[in-house]
Amino acid sequence: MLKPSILSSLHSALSRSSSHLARRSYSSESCPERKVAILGAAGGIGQPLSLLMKLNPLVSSLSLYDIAGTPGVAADVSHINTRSEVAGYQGEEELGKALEGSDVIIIPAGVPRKPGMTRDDLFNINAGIVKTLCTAIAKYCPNALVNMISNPVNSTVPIAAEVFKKAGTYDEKKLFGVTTLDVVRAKTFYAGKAKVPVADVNVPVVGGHAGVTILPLFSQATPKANLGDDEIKALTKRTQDGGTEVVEAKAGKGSATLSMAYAGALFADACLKGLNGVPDVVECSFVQSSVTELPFFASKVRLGKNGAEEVLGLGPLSDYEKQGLESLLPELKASIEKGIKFANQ
Ligand SMILES: NC(=O)C1=CN([C@@H]2O[C@H](COP(=O)(O)OP(=O)(O)OC[C@H]3O[C@@H](n4cnc5c(N)ncnc54)[C@H](O)[C@@H]3O)[C@@H](O)[C@H]2O)C=CC1
Ligand SMILES: O=C([O-])CC(=O)C(=O)O
Repeated sequence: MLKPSILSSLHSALSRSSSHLARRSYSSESCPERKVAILGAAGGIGQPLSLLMKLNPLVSSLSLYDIAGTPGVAADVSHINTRSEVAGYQGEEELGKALEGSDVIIIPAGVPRKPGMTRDDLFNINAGIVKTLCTAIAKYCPNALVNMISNPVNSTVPIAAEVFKKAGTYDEKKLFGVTTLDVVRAKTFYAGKAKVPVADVNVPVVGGHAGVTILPLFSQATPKANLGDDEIKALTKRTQDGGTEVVEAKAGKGSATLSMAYAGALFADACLKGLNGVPDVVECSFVQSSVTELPFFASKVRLGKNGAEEVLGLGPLSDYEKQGLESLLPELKASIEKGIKFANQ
């Protein structure tokens, strides 16, 4: 059983925003009603993510959708004595109800990798799932912020954008590929190597979300540490291969679910804070971008009342990072184009 102290620190990690608002005299205006929908809520990521979003005091309504299994997850999570009302929806005929009125939609629906697979090997199944879900989003909640977790993120985000464009609902400020797990990993691995407290660490991660397209910028990591070139290379490689490390350790039983649920909950919390007008909310995300010549790219994004208010530039890069940036562009370009082509077939 979790000790009360562990539970309370978990709770407070997710509720920093509300305590922050509370200090500034919490009015109903600063903590509005917010509906969050999770699509794929009964899955490996979906279940712990549902739990973490139930702990988030910024959520007033939690909508759990999957093709199967959601009544059980919803009944279970709904007994937790926190703010949000929970409803479970199962099967495509209930998708509209699950989505209606949502402020933030989180999508961890789709198949995960097995050892030996790349994220792109998931394209054939997940592209169709994402297309169907985004078609429904365009119809039932076109103004919601969409947090795309389903892989390959480098292609599923462009697919979503094309679906929304066709429906006439596309707003580039509202579509996010969730790359937070890359940041979470980079922070953890850097703290271990640099021997600094992990809670103080910041590391931007840019590019995309697959192999070499994941580019952690350790030259900008804080607190500063005197790491050698070989150490930076090893940290970069470990961050790029973080997903594969988990896939191999799980040996056929899927990919990262618990760390991903944590990362997804952090990013959704940042989106909610932005919507609620909390200033200076900045997270890395894979978004429509003019930072490079590619139409989508992950970098730091300022979140606000309309979603991505500002896509921030890369800042100064080391020579090693400049090289990494050059070499990731062709793969990322191909993945983006594959998604666009699929959506327009
Ligand atoms: N962006 C990131 O950093 C990460 C992304 N992922 C990706 O997240 C996805 C989900 O991973 P897991 O939760 O481990 O897989 P899982 O197989 O455990 O769960 C997926 C869930 O999606 C549901 N689903 C399938 N088709 C659906 C549809 N049409 N509508 C709604 N739900 C549907 C399934 O019923 C299942 O409950 C995978 O594509 C995986 O690669 C995983 C880890 C990190
Ligand atoms: O590696 C995978 O397939 C899942 C994923 O995206 C990650 O853990 O970063």
